[in-house]
Amino acid sequence: MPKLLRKPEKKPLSKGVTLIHEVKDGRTPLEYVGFSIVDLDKGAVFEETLTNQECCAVILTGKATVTAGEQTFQSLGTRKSVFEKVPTDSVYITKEEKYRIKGETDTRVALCYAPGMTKRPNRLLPAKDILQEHRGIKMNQRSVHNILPDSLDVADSLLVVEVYTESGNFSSYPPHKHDQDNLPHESFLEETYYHEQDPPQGFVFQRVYTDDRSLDETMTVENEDVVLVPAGYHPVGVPDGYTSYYLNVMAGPKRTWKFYNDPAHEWILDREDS
Ligand SMILES: O=C[C@H](O)[C@@H](O)[C@H](O)CC(=O)O
Repeated sequence: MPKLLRKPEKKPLSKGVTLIHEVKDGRTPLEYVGFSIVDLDKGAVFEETLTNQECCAVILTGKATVTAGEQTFQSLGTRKSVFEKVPTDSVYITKEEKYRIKGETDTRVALCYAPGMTKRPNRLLPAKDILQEHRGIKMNQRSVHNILPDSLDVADSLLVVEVYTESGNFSSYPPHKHDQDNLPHESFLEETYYHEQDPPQGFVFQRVYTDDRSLDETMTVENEDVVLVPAGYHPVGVPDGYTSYYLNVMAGPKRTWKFYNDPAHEWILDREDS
């Protein structure tokens, strides 16, 4: 098993609460980013008290009510499948906060963690406010929902984005990296990818590699897999016939997304659309 690939598990946490992924504490080479996927049956409750981390709870599918501190955000969520391709609701939860999530329906929630340095207001990030964008040309096209971009001064460290890549296209391409704390040229951000494919028997190819090839893993990534990106370029290729979804969590010493393209492949940006 490639060391950067994590397969889904089904670990019961409590009645109606199942842990699908838990990438944090001793189970990861990452120092800034933590990531979990939790499934809630209708009526089930997941609760946690954060310590020195902030959290963005993304209602991936289904509907849920999130209570964070004194605030309650009722009936969040906009889709039964991520492949409805509509933005969803999320909640930013500050460090040292107790929060609970109750499934109003069967629900899948992504819990995105990063270092929290200051007490900030908990905040709903509603689907209606999500900045959507289309990137790329030719076979490099993808659509992006910016859930928690660096332009939104809501968090200390967290950046969260979801990306759709259609059949036969590449994303996170031309290959780029953000593994040097060298602003204004490049920022250092660790990253996780939570992948889904439609139809679900699909797979994508993801390579994670560094300039010196000291890290160079090419992975076959299946539905619900997670890929860790501690460093290096990290392009994704989607076979014909399938649609790729992934949710990215990024964090590092500075909350700025400034990537650096692999010079060997940057020329593709100079092509004319046709
Ligand atoms: O660094 C960010 C991640 O690699 C993706 O979110 C990537 O930017 C998606 C894309 O632009 O293709």
